[in-house]
Amino acid sequence: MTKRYGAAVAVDELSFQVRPGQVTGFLGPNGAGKSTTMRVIMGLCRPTSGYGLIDGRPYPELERPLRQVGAFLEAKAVHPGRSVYHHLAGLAKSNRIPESRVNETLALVGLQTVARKRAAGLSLGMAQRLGLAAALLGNPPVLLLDEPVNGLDPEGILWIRGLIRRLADEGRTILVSSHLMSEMALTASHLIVIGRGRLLADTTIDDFIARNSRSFVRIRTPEQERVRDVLTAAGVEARRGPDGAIEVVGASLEQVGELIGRHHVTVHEVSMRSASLEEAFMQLTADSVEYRDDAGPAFPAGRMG
Ligand SMILES: Nc1ncnc2c1ncn2[C@@H]1O[C@H](COP(=O)(O)OP(=O)(O)OP(=O)(O)O)[C@@H](O)[C@H]1O
Repeated sequence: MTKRYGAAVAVDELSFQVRPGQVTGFLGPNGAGKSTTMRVIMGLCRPTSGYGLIDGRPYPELERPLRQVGAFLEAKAVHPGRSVYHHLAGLAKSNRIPESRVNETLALVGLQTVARKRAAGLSLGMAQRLGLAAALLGNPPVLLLDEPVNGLDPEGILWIRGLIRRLADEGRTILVSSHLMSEMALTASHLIVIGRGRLLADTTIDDFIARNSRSFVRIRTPEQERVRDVLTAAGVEARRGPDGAIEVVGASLEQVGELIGRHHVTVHEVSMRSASLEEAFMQLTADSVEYRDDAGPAFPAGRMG
């Protein structure tokens, strides 16, 4: 699939497949093209070239769309004066879904108590749940969820993670987008990573973790300059961590400890750490982030000897 807006390329020859029975995380920084891809799949905008198919067919050809695919894409256009119940009942009616499904779905997303409330009076979290209810109304085997945790409180986030996993365990095909690796690590078992509309990775979460978890030695010291000089003189690569601590890659904890001891410098901490998945994701997508802080490390990595 390719989607251009004038000269700008939102989705660039992107190709991937989402399989049933697992949660596939659709990960990419802001503006990477996740929403556009989902909108094309849902027939909400036309691709410049290529296609998005659901169960082998383009969206407009689906006979009973709401029963075949449910989508949660941004805040739904809900009539503000209509009640939660009537919003769903209207959708059910126009899609020939039995009205009994409305209460079932309200129970599924925990909105029974506000069924009579007008949509305009809903909190952000409740509006999110209503959007999800609309996606689940037709009990579809395929679900596309665009940043579903956005706007939810911690309890709501836990709830939705559980719901998504349960829906996948039932054998559904689930594509969930996020710009947070940490969120994906908790829900998805497969990952599609994109940046600037291009595919960067199509892999299992386990494989992504195995390939991207790097360890380093972390040093906290009041003698930054001296420690840096000692490391550089020994040909050890060092960089500045996000909190100002020194991070050493390519040397063991023992090597670093001995170097420090030999030169009698004061340290407050020398410990082994693993880079977070979030960092691995940021590194993978670094070249595809449009406006990144390109200040680089506070001091250059030294390599001598
Ligand atoms: N209707 C449009 N007209 C012009 N450009 C658009 C339009 N919709 C999206 N874009 C551009 O396409 C690119 C991809 O946007 P998209 O919303 O798909 O990304 P995203 O990965 O979903 O990001 P976010 O997490 O910020 O929503 C962006 O550069 C965006 O500005």
